Amino acid sequence: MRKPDGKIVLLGDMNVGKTSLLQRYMERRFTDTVSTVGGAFYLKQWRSYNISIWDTAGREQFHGLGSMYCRGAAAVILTYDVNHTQSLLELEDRFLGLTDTARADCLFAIVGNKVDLSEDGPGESRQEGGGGPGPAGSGCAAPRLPRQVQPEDAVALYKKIIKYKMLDEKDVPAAEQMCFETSAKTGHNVDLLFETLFDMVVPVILRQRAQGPPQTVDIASYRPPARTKSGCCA
Ligand SMILES: Nc1nc2c(ncn2[C@@H]2O[C@H](COP(=O)(O)OP(=O)(O)OP(=O)(O)O)[C@@H](O)[C@H]2O)c(=O)[nH]1
Ligand SMILES: [Mg+2]
Repeated sequence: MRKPDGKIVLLGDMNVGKTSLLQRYMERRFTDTVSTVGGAFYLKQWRSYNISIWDTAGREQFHGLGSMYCRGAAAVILTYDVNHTQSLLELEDRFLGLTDTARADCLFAIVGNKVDLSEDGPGESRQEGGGGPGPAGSGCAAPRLPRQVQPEDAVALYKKIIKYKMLDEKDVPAAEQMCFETSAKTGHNVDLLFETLFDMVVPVILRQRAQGPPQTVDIASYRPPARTKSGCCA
């Protein structure tokens, strides 16, 4: 398998729909999911580049793994549920710190998922909807609810992230470009989210190449140094 050229990581609280978003994009369907254990990735070829997209577990017990998955990431997708305020707050309190291991020029997208459940959410279009067995194909629409998180709340978080990373607003993409509202169920904005990020990640890959090999250990090719007889004690 060719080594990925760049890495994108999905972070966010449990149940916000990270796995569903990735499945919707990669497998073009919405099916029942089980809560993720650890992490898993898909490889996407975009132009001539291989991009790995990592799905992580939102459950507290796997929290420690998050910063490992973010190591060297070119982009992080911070995901929340538009109908659940706490899931947005958790992004700042619990997940942002995990991105310290990402590249210094890492891009951040903020994604409010499950807009299909909001009263003001987009309708299910024929092109976006369906997608095989499971909840999306069942034909029963869940009752819509007043949304709890407004788009401005996501923009405010994006601005806080820029401050946290000590970046200048003029050096990073505008908040309006990086805040998305999606539905993994209907497919609303899912292609737009991933493909916008792929296009933005390509220049990061090119910069990375120009800077030389990454400062990380390639476990596949790593051989521990041979031990000498007296090598075990200092
Ligand atoms: N209505 C609706 N339900 C969704 C959407 N996305 C995900 N779900 C449902 O929300 C639940 C959780 O989705 P997952 O994709 O497993 O969530 P997750 O963020 O991967 O959760 P963890 O793996 O535990 O971190 C599942 O029952 C999904 O079917 C969406 O856009 N709309
Ligand atoms: Mg999951």
